Amino acid sequence: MAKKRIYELAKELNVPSKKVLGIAQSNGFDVKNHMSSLDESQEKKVRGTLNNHKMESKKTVTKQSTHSNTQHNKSVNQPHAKGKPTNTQNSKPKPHSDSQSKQSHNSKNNHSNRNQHNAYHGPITKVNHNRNNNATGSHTNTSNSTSKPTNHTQNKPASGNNGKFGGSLNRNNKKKRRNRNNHNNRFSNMYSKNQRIRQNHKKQPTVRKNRPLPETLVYVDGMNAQDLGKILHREPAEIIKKLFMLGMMVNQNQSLDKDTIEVLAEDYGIKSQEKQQVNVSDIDKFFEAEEKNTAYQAPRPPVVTIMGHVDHGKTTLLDYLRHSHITSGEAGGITQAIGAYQMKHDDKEITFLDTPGHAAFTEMRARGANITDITVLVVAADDGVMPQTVEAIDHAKEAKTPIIVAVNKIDKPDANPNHVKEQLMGYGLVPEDYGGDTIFVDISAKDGTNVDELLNMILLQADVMELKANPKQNGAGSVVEARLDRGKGPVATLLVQQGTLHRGDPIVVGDTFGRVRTMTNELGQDIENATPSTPVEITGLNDVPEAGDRFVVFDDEKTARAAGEERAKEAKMEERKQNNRVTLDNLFDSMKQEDMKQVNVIIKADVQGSVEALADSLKKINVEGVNVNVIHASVGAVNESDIALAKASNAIIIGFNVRPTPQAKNQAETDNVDIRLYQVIYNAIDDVTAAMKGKLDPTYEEEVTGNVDVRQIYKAAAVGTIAGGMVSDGYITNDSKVRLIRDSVVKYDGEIGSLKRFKDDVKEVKQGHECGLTIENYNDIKVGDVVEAYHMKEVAPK
Ligand SMILES: Nc1nc2c(ncn2[C@@H]2O[C@H](COP(=O)(O)OP(=O)(O)OP(=O)(O)O)[C@@H](O)[C@H]2O)c(=O)[nH]1
Repeated sequence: MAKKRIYELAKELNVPSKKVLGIAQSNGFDVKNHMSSLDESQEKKVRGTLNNHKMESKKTVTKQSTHSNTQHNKSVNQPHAKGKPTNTQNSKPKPHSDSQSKQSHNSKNNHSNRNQHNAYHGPITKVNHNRNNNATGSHTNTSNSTSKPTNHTQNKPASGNNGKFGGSLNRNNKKKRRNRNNHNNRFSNMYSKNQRIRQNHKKQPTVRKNRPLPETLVYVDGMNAQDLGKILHREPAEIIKKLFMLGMMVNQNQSLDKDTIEVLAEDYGIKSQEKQQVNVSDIDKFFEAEEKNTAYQAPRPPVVTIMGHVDHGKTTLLDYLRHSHITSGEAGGITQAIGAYQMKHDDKEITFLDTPGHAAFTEMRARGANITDITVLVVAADDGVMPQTVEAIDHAKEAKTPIIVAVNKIDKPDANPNHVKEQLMGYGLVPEDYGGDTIFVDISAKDGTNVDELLNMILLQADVMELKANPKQNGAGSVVEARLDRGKGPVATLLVQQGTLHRGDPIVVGDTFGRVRTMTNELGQDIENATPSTPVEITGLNDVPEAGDRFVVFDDEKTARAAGEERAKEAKMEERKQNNRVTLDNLFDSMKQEDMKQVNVIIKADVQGSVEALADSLKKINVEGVNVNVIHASVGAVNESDIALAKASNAIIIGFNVRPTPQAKNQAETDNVDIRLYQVIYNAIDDVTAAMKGKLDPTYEEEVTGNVDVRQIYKAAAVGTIAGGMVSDGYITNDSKVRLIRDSVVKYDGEIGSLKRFKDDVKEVKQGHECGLTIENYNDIKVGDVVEAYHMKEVAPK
């Protein structure tokens, strides 16, 4: 029989996935989340345990049903009695929660998710019963972890942690706080944890003895007898005794090594398996898991980015849309610029990203956030295709997003939309009426002419793409922009891409974490839930994330914090590590290691002729089956956008008769992007070819080692001018290259002739010591000059 996923079994058994997960974990199976699989025997075991649960809870339910139902219905009306969204589709409301489901039907759509969480009240009720019934199996311990915060636990006595991240409180304090935080999920969460701790405590002695051993002991190296006792359902004393009989004297808190644990398992007659620790910080994995969870798919609005050349009308178009098509139809339009907004057309929503430029678009992509579904390319009909138009096309193509062309400013007398079409055909954007498949719409962003038609086309394209996501799972998505607000702290605009984000959710965003404290839309309205493709602005993070960072909702704040902190640590380590971007210096090794088939190159040159000549020649290079892929080639200086594209595509930039802008230079240094500048085309081709063959000559960098202040001059007929001076910093050697500097101006650049201390030739003179020196073939040295010593150092390939 095939393996079954946790959520599939849960669905089949009509219980929450978390319950099944809890039981599986308490049995020692190596399962991580609802996507994990169970084999046949594991499934059988889970089913068995679940049946036992049912039998037991039935007994208790009959005893106490009246009491619990009253409590339960009360909790439903608590505004913050919400649980996590994970797999709510799998959890059906229990029979007793009739009032809940009614309420859920009656409430507005955007509350439906919250009401679904009430489905968890089933297991929670059971928890309460179990508390009063110590005979219940200890696995309720884990299954209770499914019980999400609910306020109906408020009337229960408290003990244990004080909420957010642990620590203890005395009973009175807790009571006070409980009253204050009536609606505080966090508190309720802690509360159910307390319950678990207490239950565990009470139940242990009776339960463990009666429970069978797991089939396999799934352990972590370094566990102690107590930990193993929990997994094996045996008293630690029994384990200690067993180990003693095996010749090992240990106490119950002592860490045991792998061998000891395996011997112990063998002695119990069961298998053993070391548990692979889940790296909670790898949020990409969580993101992918949420992305791949296709258990339930609902259509989602398209996410659109508008790109184009400066002044071609991007802002005018966005402004027009903002004022004419805002979602709520409220007067006043968008009140806050949050970097993204949703609008409605024909009762369908479209999300627009307010990206500040191509570089930002690609920068986000470089960070792993491919959030744009459709690119609208704005081209002014009176200006035609311009450099940034081409840049936008290349960026969109690299991101593999379909392009819709909006030919703008058709109201202008000199508008020539047909010319734009013809020009764009040269870039592979062929209009439908010319036999291609690119949608072109002639618009006037200023007057609003044909803007509705453009929106129709966007929706049409979205229909073709069948954009879908699962709103019934933990929220996951990307950061559109983020900033630090003086009053609110870190504020981030998030685009939900999967699941539903709720106010109160514990969340990891990039390398930071927190809890969604407030959530507002582009109209500044507070919202409770955000479904896929919805942009929202949130507060509650402990630091400011970066645009393009991913976010994932975790089931509990503790794990979110752990993941966030781990990621922050990893990010720092990463920063320190050499960036492994492809450069001409490491090209050969990269080709070998990464099994590269193509070397990505961006070409910038002073004139179109050079661009083409260089591109053609580079494309012809073929070294051992690897060739050059020119991803962007245009006229002009190397700009930030080129760096972003190079970073995103791991490309090398080749500049011919052009320089990088200062910003681009800085950015390239930060991002470790290799820019090579040439004045002769053949040199560029030779270098790339040599690099691909691993035969690029090493490059050298100058390193200044020290300075000598000249204080006296001696003239000697045989050797010329001798400068006497003091090494003011660093050192000078008898094979240094030297520069003579007078009034900050380099007078001469050459080599040292001789270096002496007193009368003796020396190899090196250090800072604070006097020396005498001559400069080869140069005698014009004066008192007050500075001799700068340097040497050429071979630069390690990047
Ligand atoms: N006649 C006419 N003018 C337009 C139209 N769209 C934009 N403009 C004008 O063109 C100029 C530039 O428009 P913007 O919307 O600022 O262009 P942009 O692409 O956002 O420019 P940047 O933000 O600088 O990249 C403004 O003066 C607009 O009023 C149009 O459809 N018709």
